[in-house]
Amino acid sequence: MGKWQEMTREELEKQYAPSRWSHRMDKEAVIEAHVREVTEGTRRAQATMQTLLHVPYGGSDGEKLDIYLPTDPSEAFPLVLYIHGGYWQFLSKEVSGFITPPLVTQGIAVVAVGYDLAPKGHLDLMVAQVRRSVAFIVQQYSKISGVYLCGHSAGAHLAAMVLSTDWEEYGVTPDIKGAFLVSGVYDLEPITHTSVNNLLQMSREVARRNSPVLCVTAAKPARKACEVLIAVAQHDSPEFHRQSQEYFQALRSAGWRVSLLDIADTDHFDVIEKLYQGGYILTQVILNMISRA
Ligand SMILES: N[C@@H](CC(=O)c1ccccc1NC=O)C(=O)O
Repeated sequence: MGKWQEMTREELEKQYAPSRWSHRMDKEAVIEAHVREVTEGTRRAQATMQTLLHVPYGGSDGEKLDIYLPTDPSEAFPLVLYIHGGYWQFLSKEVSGFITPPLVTQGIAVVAVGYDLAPKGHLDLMVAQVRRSVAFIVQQYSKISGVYLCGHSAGAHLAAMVLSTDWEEYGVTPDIKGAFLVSGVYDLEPITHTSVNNLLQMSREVARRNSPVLCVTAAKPARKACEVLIAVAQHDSPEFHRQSQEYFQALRSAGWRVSLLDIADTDHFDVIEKLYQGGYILTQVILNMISRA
């Protein structure tokens, strides 16, 4: 596989269309099934769980959180902040609750964060919003024993940008103990050459300053306690695999504790859908990492 700079527009378009790589279904069907799975899964989760929905973390309509509380929140508990995917233009926090059941039953709080999608949202804004949501949560809730980030696809990109935050301007330094980055993009420039950018309208400069692979900070001693898991689906495209690999190497070179996991028999969509199952390998890895910390 050549470099993205040498690909035709058509090839780039294909590399950045995750639905075209699924081995389960054709491209329309796999997206339709994904929306159905995450919607249904969220409905089921909300039917049985204690929730605080639409909690504002800022002044704009899009700046809201859905909080799923652990069953017995008597002592301090870990908190997972989930950032949904959808190429910064689809999906929402309203369909992000599907991942909560196996976590909440283990005493972990889950927060699904909303952010302004394109075209209202642009990359600088969405990155600032998710950073602010993390600052808000740790300022509001004192019973948190550690914050973990979990993001899928475009949400993994946003979670990775949270890792590179200079917290000075937020007035708080959250204790981020781990991040689970699933099928993410960490280098945005190739995307500016695809139809994904039609709504986003990122310039090369915007793409570069919002590319996690270009914003990796040296791991400070405190950060050494933070463990990063980069997961990619077996049936993600070669470009998605390259992106995960390169971000993994960049973090490792900067001294971060990071691992790369290629998840067998999954595509871009079921790699995250299956998190509603306690026995799924990725669920197990996440629960393990949280219980070890
Ligand atoms: N048009 C895209 C859709 C897509 O990438 C997507 C859809 C739902 C959830 C996540 C997605 N990808 C990245 O955020 C595709 O071809 O798959």
